[in-house]
Amino acid sequence: MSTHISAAPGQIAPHVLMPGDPLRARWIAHTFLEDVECYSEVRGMLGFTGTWRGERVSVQGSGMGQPSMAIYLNELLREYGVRSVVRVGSCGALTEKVAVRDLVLASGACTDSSMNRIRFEGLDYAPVADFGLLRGAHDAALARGLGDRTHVGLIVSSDSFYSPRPDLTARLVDYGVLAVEMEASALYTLAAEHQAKALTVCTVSDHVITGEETTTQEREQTFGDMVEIALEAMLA
Ligand SMILES: O=P(O)(O)O[C@H]1O[C@H](CO)[C@@H](O)[C@H]1O
Ligand SMILES: O=c1cc[nH]c(=O)[nH]1
Repeated sequence: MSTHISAAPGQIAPHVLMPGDPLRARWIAHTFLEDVECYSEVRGMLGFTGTWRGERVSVQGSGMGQPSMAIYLNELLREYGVRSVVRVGSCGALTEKVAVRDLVLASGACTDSSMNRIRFEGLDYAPVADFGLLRGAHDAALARGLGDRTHVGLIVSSDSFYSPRPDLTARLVDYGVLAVEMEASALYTLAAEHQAKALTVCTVSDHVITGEETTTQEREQTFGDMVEIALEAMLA
């Protein structure tokens, strides 16, 4: 048992999927895994372990934002021996090159958070994905015929869902940033600190330019392509 996760030692697999939404974690576990057990319900941030094609894998909700992600990820890495993590999240498209329901494989994550500014005392660390996971996810997307709908590139992990400075987000788009979410920068940084592997795979849930959006039920229960791509990248 760690401070925020009530799993016993050995109950969490070395490979973990992390959606922000704990109810998406429950849907993933019961839809894609076999022999599922729930190992934690602390604060409603559900965690499950099961098997996929015979391999043990866990699914742990991260909550929203980098501070919440960092709490669960620190405990997974420090206290449960987790070695690879794929975030399976939703994101907002920032450019017309990307459409709602497209997939974004985040090769790196910019951020407006102060977490890494404090960690690196003002140096600009570049949080990046594990190349093997990224390549595996891209291969899996191509094999499923999703090449036209899959984008590899930069995202921004923002502390603000309701941005007070959309002008600054637009500047990032000028430098190639595709989409916005809220956790990948902390995931990549902490994984690097612990010599673990990490990737973020997102499904576009809404479009910041066109205003198109998906429903709560769709965000929770229909983003299955990214889950299968993440499982194949991590375990196949
Ligand atoms: O759908 P999840 O994985 O939670 O990801 C996105 O959705 C939340 C905001 O609605 C933030 O956590 C953001 O990163
Ligand atoms: O952080 C997020 C996630 C989904 N959509 C957004 O616009 N922002």
